[in-house]
Amino acid sequence: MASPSILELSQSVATNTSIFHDYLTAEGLPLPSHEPSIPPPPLNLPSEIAAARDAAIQASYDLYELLIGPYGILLNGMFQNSRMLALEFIHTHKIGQSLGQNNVTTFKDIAKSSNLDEDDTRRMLRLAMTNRIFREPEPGVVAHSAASHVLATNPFVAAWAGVATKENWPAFQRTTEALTKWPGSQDPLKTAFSLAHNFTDLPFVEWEKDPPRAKQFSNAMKFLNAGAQPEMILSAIDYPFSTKNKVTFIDVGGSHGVAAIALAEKHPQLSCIVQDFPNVIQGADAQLPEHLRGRVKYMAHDFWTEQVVKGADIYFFRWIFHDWSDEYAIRILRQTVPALKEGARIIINDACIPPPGVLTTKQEMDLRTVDILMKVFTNAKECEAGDWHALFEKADSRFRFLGITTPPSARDSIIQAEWCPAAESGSVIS
Ligand SMILES: C[S@@+](CC[C@H](N)C(=O)[O-])C[C@H]1O[C@@H](n2cnc3c(N)ncnc32)[C@H](O)[C@@H]1O
Repeated sequence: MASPSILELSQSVATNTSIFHDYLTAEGLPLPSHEPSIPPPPLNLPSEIAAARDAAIQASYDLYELLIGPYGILLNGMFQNSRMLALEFIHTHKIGQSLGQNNVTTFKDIAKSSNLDEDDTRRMLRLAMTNRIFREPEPGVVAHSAASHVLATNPFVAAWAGVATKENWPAFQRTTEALTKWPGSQDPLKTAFSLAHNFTDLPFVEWEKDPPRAKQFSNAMKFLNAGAQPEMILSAIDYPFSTKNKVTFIDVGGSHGVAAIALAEKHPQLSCIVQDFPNVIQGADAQLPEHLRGRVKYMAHDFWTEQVVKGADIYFFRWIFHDWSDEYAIRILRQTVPALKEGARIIINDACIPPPGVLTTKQEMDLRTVDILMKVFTNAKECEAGDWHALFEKADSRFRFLGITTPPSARDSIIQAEWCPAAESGSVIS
């Protein structure tokens, strides 16, 4: 099929943007803006409006790439890299953190308070401004944009910027070297991440020895969680909650228990235990809403060791398996097996990459970036449907694979299997 022409793409941008615009106007919501005082559109849009917005993003993205042409596409690599550099500079010097939404400062004052050269500061911030991070309302004066304001005031966004620029970015630069040195390795230590950070142990173990770094990662996860709309994904769990008086739910590697909390809010019969490293769960209890205390509990548990909570109804893993290569993901499942009662569920919340061309280029680029980030991190990957089937089959033939559900326009899927100890070999029903 021929690709759409630039005129068709521009019409798609116009049509779909109009749908999004008209919805916001009809609802009395502000139009998207770089002004820090104007709230961004809500995340929970009706599905047809979200689809129109996504179509406008995709068409404008495709149009842009046709307009800049092949040389522009190649050169873009360098220009996009410079955005990471500017973000790292701002994050390192905490620029803008004492600046209010309507206040202004100057390049001179920023440089002085951060012990930087004024000209260097001006040049770096003017680079960031081309990416809508800060703005210069008059020469020499610096004010917040919507993006710089959120970076300066939301500690979870700042933590994400720390992980992106200080943890991941240096590792990307060692990736070709790692892939050349250890082709196809499943070993989570033979990675670009260990090369870049001189790690001799797993990243999570290294961070556990360095509490501010562990905290930065768990806070970054909270930010990513906020954009991931966990309630929408979790609603795809096909489990007869309402027919049971009590359901025990173990959120393995659950961090602060975003998923457990969302599900406990929805299902009063749910009793949850969130397991993670001691440093990660420290203080999480105190942040629980009062009405969930007693129903959501935290427990230090290392998933490389045998699961200690026996006989639960559901063992849940959100964004866990994509951190590990097959060999290690199988080890996690096998450490769970001794705890499983007949009919127990393994429920995984992770991505399931469709074949090339099913998603829009922009959606596919986002997923494939995370896929490679997982390779860089621990030699792991984002799985395709067949990989999920195979994982359970290889881990233990007594798992019965129940299938994969992906809610419309969701980035993640729900992957489920059931424990059937009497089965000779697990059967696949979808
Ligand atoms: C990508 S995060 C996902 C966190 C959480 N499930 C969520 O959805 O936000 C991976 C989590 O696995 C935890 N983790 C890593 N290794 C672990 C281990 N050996 N035992 C328990 N938790 C571990 C990390 O501390 C981190 O919280």
